[in-house]
Amino acid sequence: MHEMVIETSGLSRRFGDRLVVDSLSLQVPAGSVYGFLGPNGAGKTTTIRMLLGLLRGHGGEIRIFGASLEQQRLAVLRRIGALVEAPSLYPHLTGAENLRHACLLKQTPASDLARVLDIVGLSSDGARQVKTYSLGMKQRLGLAVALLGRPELIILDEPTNGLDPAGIQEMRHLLRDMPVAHGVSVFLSSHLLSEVDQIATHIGIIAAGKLQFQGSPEELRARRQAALRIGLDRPEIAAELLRQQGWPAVTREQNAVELPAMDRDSTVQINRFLVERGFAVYLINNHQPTLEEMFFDLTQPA
Ligand SMILES: Nc1ncnc2c1ncn2[C@@H]1O[C@H](COP(=O)(O)OP(=O)(O)OP(=O)(O)O)[C@@H](O)[C@H]1O
Repeated sequence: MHEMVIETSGLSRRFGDRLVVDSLSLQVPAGSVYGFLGPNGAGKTTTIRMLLGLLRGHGGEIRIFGASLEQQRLAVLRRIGALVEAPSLYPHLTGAENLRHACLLKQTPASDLARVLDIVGLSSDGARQVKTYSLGMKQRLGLAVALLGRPELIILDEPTNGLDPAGIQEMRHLLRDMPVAHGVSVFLSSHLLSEVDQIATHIGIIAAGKLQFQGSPEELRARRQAALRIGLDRPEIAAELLRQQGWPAVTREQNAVELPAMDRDSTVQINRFLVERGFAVYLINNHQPTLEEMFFDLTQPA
């Protein structure tokens, strides 16, 4: 198997004169669960539609399993399963009948049906009409459809959107186990870091169409730098005064100023400076940013 299941270089897409995906270079290793993260409107769905050959790029290249998507489109797409937004299911048919229908469309033998129902934990519900399914079950049936024909890669757009916590948990476990248990690499998008952090082996973070980070969750964590956080009144004014003294202060949340981590002497000096100017300093500590804060920093315009 090729080392990378998905590689894009300089992938771009415009809508009108707006560049929605901007020179994206993704690297998705075989055997990974790749979390493709970004806030709403970042360009995730547009990227996924290009990866699935549903939308043309306006520059750059997509290679899947080492082959050019443009040149070997059908051969490549046959090896991919997809779940984009809500699955299109027939509510009046049973789960198994929906899968049988999907087998016909995908030209996959119906013998694959029991296997995929089992993987997604719906074996005992296959004979029930889909309209009686919970949202989580429908989403798992959508995943079963994506798994028909034994794809080597599944691409999922926000697969946990709208699910309740139990549904999210089930989907998480299923996707996390895919590479090892079934030999399927997973590429999934989400706008919540907390949703993919626990299952992703690799993370790509996109904002305004541009890749802001790509690497393992451990690499993302390693970027965290401790900061000196000072709780006080009038933080905007305090930050401005500190900056005038050459300290790179920024305001944080309500009633807090943040600076790069400092040694003891500098901390004492800053505290004295603020207290002498009448600020009510009620807290000084070294703050370790959470992953959520890092995600926020990487995806918000400066
Ligand atoms: N067909 C289209 N025509 C014009 N603009 C579009 C079209 N599709 C998407 N866009 C715009 O492109 C930008 C990126 O949209 P996209 O759906 O790729 O983002 P996303 O990261 O998937 O966000 P979300 O999580 O909200 O779905 C948005 O500003 C969107 O309005």
